[in-house]
Amino acid sequence: MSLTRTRRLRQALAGERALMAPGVVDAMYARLVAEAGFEAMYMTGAGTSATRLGYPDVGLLTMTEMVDNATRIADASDLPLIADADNGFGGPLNVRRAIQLYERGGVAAVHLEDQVLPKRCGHLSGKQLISAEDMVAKVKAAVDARVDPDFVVIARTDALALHGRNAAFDRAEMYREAGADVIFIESPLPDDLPHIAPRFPGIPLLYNMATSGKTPFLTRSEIEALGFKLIIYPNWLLLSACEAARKTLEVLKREETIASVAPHVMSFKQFFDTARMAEVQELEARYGTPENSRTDY
Ligand SMILES: C[C@](O)(C(=O)O)[C@H](CC(=O)O)C(=O)O
Repeated sequence: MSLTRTRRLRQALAGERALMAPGVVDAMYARLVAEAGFEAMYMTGAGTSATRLGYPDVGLLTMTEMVDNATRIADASDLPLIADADNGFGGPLNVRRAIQLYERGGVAAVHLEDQVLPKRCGHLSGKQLISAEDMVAKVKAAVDARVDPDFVVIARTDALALHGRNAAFDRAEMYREAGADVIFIESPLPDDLPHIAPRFPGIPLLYNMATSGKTPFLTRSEIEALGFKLIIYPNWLLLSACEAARKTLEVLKREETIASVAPHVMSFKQFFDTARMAEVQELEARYGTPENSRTDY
């Protein structure tokens, strides 16, 4: 029997190399990441907010909307999914329920942050924090709520940008003591990076390769050398797709035909291949769908 997703994630976090988790916002991106041969993926809250609501990451999505999105993504591949759980959507009891639902939804790990409600993207200004003690209670609630002991609880602190390195590190240490499995120091600048791993021996660290440009665009090997074990790439796929869509729209508006775009987009066949047409065809054959009404392309 193959290992559970949570076990595979645990093993990867204990391995030599840093695990790369491209950010996704829906099931189709999950298919693409799996096809591309990655070993994990990440559900970005910022990207989920943009695609589900058309609004930035300012805490507008509810817990059930986030869980619903994560569940669809988890269903679309067998890869461990690390999901954004924002600030846990309330107090420790809200965290407890959120963890239960994320875990039942097939998610392998979540990150929780110490921001007030409503939160905002960690790379924006205007963030505010809850007390370290209140966050410790949430981390404990998360750890207690999981059923599978391999489910990974990632504690994120947003203190660095607001109160500096010492405050961020002190908070992270408290969250580690509260039982967090992975530490996520949000929004480090280049000068901060060499100080993080020496301060947190023995616990995997997350590197957020965000698109803001504040945290440098290092290679996997460079990030490993700094002591990080998990790299998330939150919005890169979505931004690639949005840019491509914008260009397509410009051409369509100008040329009033799609002809010159057509050769440059994913083919109709590839699109359905990625969406697992083969699986649909197999199922149709197995359940005796008459030949002339089976799906084909
Ligand atoms: C990691 C993050 O929470 C996300 O929602 O993906 C964001 C990423 C981003 O907005 O680029 C963050 O707050 O860093």
